Amino acid sequence: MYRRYREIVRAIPTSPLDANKREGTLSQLPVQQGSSAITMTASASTEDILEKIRESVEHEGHGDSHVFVILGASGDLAKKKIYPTLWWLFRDGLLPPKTYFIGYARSKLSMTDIQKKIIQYFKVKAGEEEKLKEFFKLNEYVSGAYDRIEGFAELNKVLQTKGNGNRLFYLALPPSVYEPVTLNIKAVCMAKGNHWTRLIVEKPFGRDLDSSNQLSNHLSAMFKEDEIYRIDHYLGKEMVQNLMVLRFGNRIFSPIWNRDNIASVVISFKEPFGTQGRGGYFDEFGIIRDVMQNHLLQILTLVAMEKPPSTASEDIRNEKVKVLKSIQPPDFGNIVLGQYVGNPDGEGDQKLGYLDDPTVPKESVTPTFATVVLFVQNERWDGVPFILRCGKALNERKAEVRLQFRNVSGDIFPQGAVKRNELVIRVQPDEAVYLKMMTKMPGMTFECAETELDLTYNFRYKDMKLPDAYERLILDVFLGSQIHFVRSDELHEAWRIFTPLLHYIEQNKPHPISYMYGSRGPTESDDLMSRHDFKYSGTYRWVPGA
Ligand SMILES: NC(=O)C1=CN([C@@H]2O[C@H](COP(=O)(O)OP(=O)(O)OC[C@H]3O[C@@H](n4cnc5c(N)ncnc54)[C@H](OP(=O)(O)O)[C@@H]3O)[C@@H](O)[C@H]2O)C=CC1
Ligand SMILES: O=C1O[C@H](COP(=O)(O)O)[C@@H](O)[C@H](O)[C@H]1O
Repeated sequence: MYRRYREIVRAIPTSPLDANKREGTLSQLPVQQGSSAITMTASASTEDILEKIRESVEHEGHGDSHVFVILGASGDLAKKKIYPTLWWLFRDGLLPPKTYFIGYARSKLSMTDIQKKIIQYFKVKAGEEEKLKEFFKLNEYVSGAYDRIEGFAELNKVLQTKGNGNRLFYLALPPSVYEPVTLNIKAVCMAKGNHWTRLIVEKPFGRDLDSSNQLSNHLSAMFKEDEIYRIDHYLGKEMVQNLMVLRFGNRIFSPIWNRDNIASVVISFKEPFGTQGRGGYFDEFGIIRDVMQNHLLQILTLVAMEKPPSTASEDIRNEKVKVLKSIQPPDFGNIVLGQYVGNPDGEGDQKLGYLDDPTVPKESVTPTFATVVLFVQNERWDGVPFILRCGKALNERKAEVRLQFRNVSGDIFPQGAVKRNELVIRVQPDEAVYLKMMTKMPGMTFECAETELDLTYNFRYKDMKLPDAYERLILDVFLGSQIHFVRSDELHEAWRIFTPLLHYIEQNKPHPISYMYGSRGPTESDDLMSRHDFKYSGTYRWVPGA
């Protein structure tokens, strides 16, 4: 039944590296749809964790159990992401044998009630009905308060019925209850003996440097860093993980990846929908906390970091922290904030602006769009603007990294004929890497033409199913790999960089620039980018599939 899991575990190579450096991740495994053959492409894993898992797999039926507890089981995240992810992992045989699932929340519900809420997100295919029944047999639900130990004692009773084993707690909860919940877990729900307990924490990890430090101090007083998995789901995305390989697996890129060659780096996140009734939640945070301080900054660290000594999580995270330490809080002159307004000519929701959302305070000045320029003050990047740009209710869904190269020196072609090279890593949708470049226009001419070297994943990897970010990350937690999770000092630095700006916005309430739902955002953002050496010519044309 768990053949694929066994194959994966066995396929992880025993690396010749020092055992301490061995750290692998299931997220590095290409999972091929419709095939049980799984090949391991990347590095190894912490040997003793793997050894334990191997043992438990070998002695299926006698080995340790794993219990995955979803705290906040009645909520949105649990419904849309966590339960479906667990089902996909179970369905594909990627979980260890004897894995059980327990939902916990305040609502007085039965597992049947939960099942009714979540099933629509499972994408169950014909022929999977039996497997689905099997999955639900392994599920239970416990109702209890977050701030009362009695509920957790009850939870622990159910945990004990699953035998001795490892325990994973996913906090799919508002951060306001993280403290009581973790206290209660620590008090009565920890795994016993030499079994491990792992805590998966969702953002927001605080609101600013102080509140984040408070949460970190609270957690670190009770849990070791290797028990805490802070999820930033962008770190589970294929193309974000690809940055390491692109950068450090290609001789052609390393010599040019620096201030001598790169004029600017633009990291963008665009969504074509607004807050859609979630504005009440969003309004407390704003787009900088929602996307920029975490997802975009994490991407920046992977673009900017030096080559780590190995692919071990501590080596990588040490390099990421160094990058963050080299970034000063942004200059307030290098910022554009926007808020969307309804488009009278748009359709449906597009007619509604942010302030029309009934859950948003009428006078809100919370930004739904932001462009911020950061500088990494080190030898490699001194003076190169890293432009982070994100917004809701824009013209398209897109997340990408764009490195724009400097002008060709001593240009011999007619003025303006040669455009800057760009390397674009498109995170989503339609994952791609393309290098915009100049070639001779084919034929009886000597004109320069803009074209591209194009790696479009859908063409190159036709039968490959790219796992969802949560699938990779949850598997990584089972395997004990923290490569794609945020360490507490990374978090500290991220908040250090953004807290002055966030406090400035809260205290001074600068009026965000209005932009139309469905537009590219405020044109002031383009002006800011252009002042920071991002040159848009508007002449490039892509011919898809050519
Ligand atoms: N393999 C593939 O799938 C490939 C796809 N393509 C597609 O081709 C199309 C064009 O390619 P692309 O590289 O984006 O090239 P463009 O030159 O069209 O766009 C380059 C960048 O300029 C920005 N921009 C657009 N308009 C302006 C403006 N008025 N002022 C300032 N900046 C602006 C865009 O930002 P913004 O996001 O705000 O619009 C984008 O970041 C895209 O749809 C791309 O996805 C291209 C190559 C390969
Ligand atoms: O963390 C968040 O991310 C989502 C976007 O995630 P994606 O994987 O769909 O790109 C965003 O909608 C949400 O506001 C934010 O909190």
